[in-house]
Amino acid sequence: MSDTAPAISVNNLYRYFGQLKAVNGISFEIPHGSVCGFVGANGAGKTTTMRILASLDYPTMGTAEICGINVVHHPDEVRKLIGWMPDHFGNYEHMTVVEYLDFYARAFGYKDKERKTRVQEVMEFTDLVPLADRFSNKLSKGMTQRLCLGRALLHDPQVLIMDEPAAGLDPKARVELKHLIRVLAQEGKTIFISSHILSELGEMCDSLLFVNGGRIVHHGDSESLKHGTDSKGGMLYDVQVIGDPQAVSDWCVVNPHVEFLESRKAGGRIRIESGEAERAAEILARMIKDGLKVTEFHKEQRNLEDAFIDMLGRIDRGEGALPSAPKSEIPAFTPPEPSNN
Ligand SMILES: Nc1ncnc2c1ncn2[C@@H]1O[C@H](COP(=O)(O)OP(=O)(O)OP(=O)(O)O)[C@@H](O)[C@H]1O
Repeated sequence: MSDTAPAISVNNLYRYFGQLKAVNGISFEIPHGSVCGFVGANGAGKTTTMRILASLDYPTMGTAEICGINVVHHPDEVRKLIGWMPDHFGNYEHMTVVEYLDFYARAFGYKDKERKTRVQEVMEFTDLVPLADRFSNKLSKGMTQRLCLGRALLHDPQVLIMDEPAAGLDPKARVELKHLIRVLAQEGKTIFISSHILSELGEMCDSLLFVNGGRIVHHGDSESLKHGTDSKGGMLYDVQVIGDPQAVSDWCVVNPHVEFLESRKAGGRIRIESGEAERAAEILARMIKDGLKVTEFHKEQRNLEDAFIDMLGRIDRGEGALPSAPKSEIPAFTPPEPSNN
């Protein structure tokens, strides 16, 4: 394991199922101790990527590493470092919550008192103590997800990979899950989490990774996405004034570095040609100097759903920046011999 390597590192990763390009040449890194949201439409390639990271599937080409360890060459080492929370998981009949966790703690190699302590700690963290004697296949969706998280945490992994953990949860259960994820992040774990609920991901993630058609279309923090620049680097602002709103558009017509886009109730939506704060400050200062009674001047706020849809639209129109085109021929990948470590 390398101390300097990122917690997760994916380099030019491909996974084809016959002709279907489920993962089509993606690269990204996630630093230690950060929470990264993995976002994309159904079929975008999220689960496939996560399964490769969890050493459950082989890439067609490219590399994936956890803390510098190659997931294909050293799956056993990787499994010690990761906690994997799949979108669906198998359960057993006639096994209580405590028996279920005890079973997995044995599989992780915990013995005797240490095993009991570990199971108890995990049950306390995931609030499963009151459910200890309930049958594990008779739990609600929210309880089941907590059990699945508990199972993933038994060996105290550094990196958590969570595939749609909030799917099907009611608002209360989602809040509880979000709280647990926050605590785990504060403990310094690296968390890679996929979800369709963008607004929630935005709140808890340090960065967001958008995938579409097996390719990365954005990797950045959610704030920059909400205030995203347009395809030419311009920034959109909402301006409101006292008096005639037409004054904003008249002013924009005769001033450089700014363009009037559309009227709004007390002013309008403008585009400043650069995203730099100095430029915006200079425009605002000139507006005031020229006598506009500005009451509001702020970057346009978009919600993450709108930003994502907007980004996909730009890519469809050929305006978005995408990584280089996929290779037309992908060499066949031969899985390695199982490692002994
Ligand atoms: N084992 C498989 N065999 C054939 N095709 C597969 C296999 N696994 C996934 N696919 C296909 O690969 C594509 C990507 O699937 P994947 O499950 O990774 O998407 P996803 O982004 O996780 O979608 P969702 O949000 O619906 O879970 C889909 O078209 C899917 O049908």
